[in-house]
Amino acid sequence: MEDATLVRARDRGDELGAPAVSTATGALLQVVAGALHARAVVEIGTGSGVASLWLLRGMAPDGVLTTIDADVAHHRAAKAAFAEEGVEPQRTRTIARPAADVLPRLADTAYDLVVVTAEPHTLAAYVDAAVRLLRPGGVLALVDALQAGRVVDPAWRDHDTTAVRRVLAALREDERLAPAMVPVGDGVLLAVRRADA
Ligand SMILES: C[S@@+](CC[C@H](N)C(=O)[O-])C[C@H]1O[C@@H](n2cnc3c(N)ncnc32)[C@H](O)[C@@H]1O
Repeated sequence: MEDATLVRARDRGDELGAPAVSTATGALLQVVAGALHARAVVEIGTGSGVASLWLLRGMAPDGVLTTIDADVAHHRAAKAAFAEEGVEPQRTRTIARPAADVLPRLADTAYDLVVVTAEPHTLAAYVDAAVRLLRPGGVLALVDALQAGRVVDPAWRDHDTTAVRRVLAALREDERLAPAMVPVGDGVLLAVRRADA
């Protein structure tokens, strides 16, 4: 169940063509952020800020969310949601650039949680950079990782589905990570960065 602030943010996302994470996915992200007592989180794909709000609600009260989206109009919508929520300005850092440009400029091993909600065909370009940002024990979350079940159905061979399959296979092989697929929403791949990696 979402409150009025989340519902309004979701409506703005629909108007902008930036569909928000499902309510169940948002709740999962809040739990992960809370369990990590996250103080530094990166989100790729701000959209209208629905997942951002869930994350901020779970994070430590002084935690900072760095949220990246290539589209300035989406950032405007998210900022409206943050204002409505009463989020203190120092708790969010919004960056209006493509993720592949921004991630190399962020500090290595400095983040508790990296959440990716951008479109699947863009994933491969920055997943490796995203993993590099995680501290040992930090978590990577790939939202919509099952693509409505297409990823596990071999009949689907389109570009997006194949790209996501390749990314998931690479994450399974990555010795720095311990991954698990959570069947919430359209699938959320969670992967913890091993303490010895
Ligand atoms: C599905 S929407 C995100 C929904 C949002 N997380 C929410 O819950 O409200 C995907 C967003 O990713 C952004 N995006 C797509 N590719 C990107 C990229 N390569 N770098 C940065 N942002 C990107 C789009 O502009 C869009 O706003």
